[in-house]
Amino acid sequence: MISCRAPGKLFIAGEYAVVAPGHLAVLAAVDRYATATVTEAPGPGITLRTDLHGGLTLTCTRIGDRLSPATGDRDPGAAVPAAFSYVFAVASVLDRLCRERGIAVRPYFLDVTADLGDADGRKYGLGSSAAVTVAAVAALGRFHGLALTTMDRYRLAMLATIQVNPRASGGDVAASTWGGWLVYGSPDRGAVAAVVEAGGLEAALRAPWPGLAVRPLPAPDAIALHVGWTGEPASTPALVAGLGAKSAADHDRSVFRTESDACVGRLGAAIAADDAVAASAEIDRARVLLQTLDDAEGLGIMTPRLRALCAAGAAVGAAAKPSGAGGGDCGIALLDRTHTAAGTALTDHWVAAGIRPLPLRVHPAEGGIA
Ligand SMILES: Nc1ncnc2c1ncn2[C@@H]1O[C@H](COP(=O)(O)OP(=O)(O)OP(=O)(O)O)[C@@H](O)[C@H]1O
Ligand SMILES: C[C@@](O)(CCOP(=O)(O)O)CC(=O)O
Repeated sequence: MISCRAPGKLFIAGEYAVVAPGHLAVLAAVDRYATATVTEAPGPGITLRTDLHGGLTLTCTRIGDRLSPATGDRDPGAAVPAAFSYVFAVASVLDRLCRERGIAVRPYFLDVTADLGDADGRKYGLGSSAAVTVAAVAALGRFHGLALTTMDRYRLAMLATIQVNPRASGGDVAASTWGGWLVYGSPDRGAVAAVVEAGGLEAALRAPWPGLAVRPLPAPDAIALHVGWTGEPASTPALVAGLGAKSAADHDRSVFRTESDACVGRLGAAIAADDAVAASAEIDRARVLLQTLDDAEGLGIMTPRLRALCAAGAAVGAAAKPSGAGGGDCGIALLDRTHTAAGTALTDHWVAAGIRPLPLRVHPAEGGIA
């Protein structure tokens, strides 16, 4: 039996800009996890199991050289249920890599669980899809004896992710893979998909990925990171789909991206220097940039709850912003770690505003996989 876990993530800054290849975000991994467990199966085939919706199973079959869900003997090739979209994509990608390497795929059960939402299964926005994907790649990679490097695991998880959501920046995949704090530049997903199409997965593991940058940051001591949940689950693909849907006559998206990259660059430097004051100033700038984008494009990033989360931060001297796509999910606030009274006041303000403080810590950089 092989079991691997991968942490969830928080976007710290750079959301939306990082969707464009080569643009940047800062992320941190958090100590809530997805776990993938592989066991050799006695019978033929591949069986996927998830704890979502009280527990679901999907058996898979091969049609030609493609993996396909088999919902029943008479219905091979059915659509992949949403609960399995990421895990199935991982199984398909690793199936193909084994084929390319001439490795016979032994039958297996792959069980996936995650503690990245609340007890009722509502998402917090802590990147359950990426954590599940990264954990499943690690577990299946070990099961098949593929000797994957950390970068290989990121790339395979990213290739599985873009099968499900081609616009995903993969910042969450990087945070789940490397752990800790990092600056991330997104790869050109179209170029990467073209390399796979032309030369297969092995070629995509070796080729340069234009735009991809992963720069781990030292964990800051002076900065306290607070996380609040709005209680409103949000759909990232739906929010990102709004980007560019409206005419950008009075708003230049390339200016937004340039300013966001500059903010992320300064934030990365402030975190590396353990400078809570400078880091907080960049969080305030990142919030204003997101607000300007939201006003121009009408995405719905800033909900009333997220506004309240940010206002509570301002009231106690903390720099606060939505984390991720917004529209709900969670927000963050940065404080000087020595300002413990402000931290307590922030928690009180959040609770009064209907925001649930989440007691999260940053999962340290250690390759991200335990
Ligand atoms: N426990 C799990 N087992 C299998 N798949 C899971 C599990 N948890 C999440 N997933 C996959 O991730 C999908 C949810 O992805 P979604 O992007 O909505 O959430 P998220 O990654 O937690 O949110 P965000 O991107 O806002 O951080 C599910 O539909 C499923 O495909
Ligand atoms: C809006 C975006 O930049 C961040 C989405 O973050 P989240 O998945 O909502 O936490 C999208 C992306 O990076 O793929």
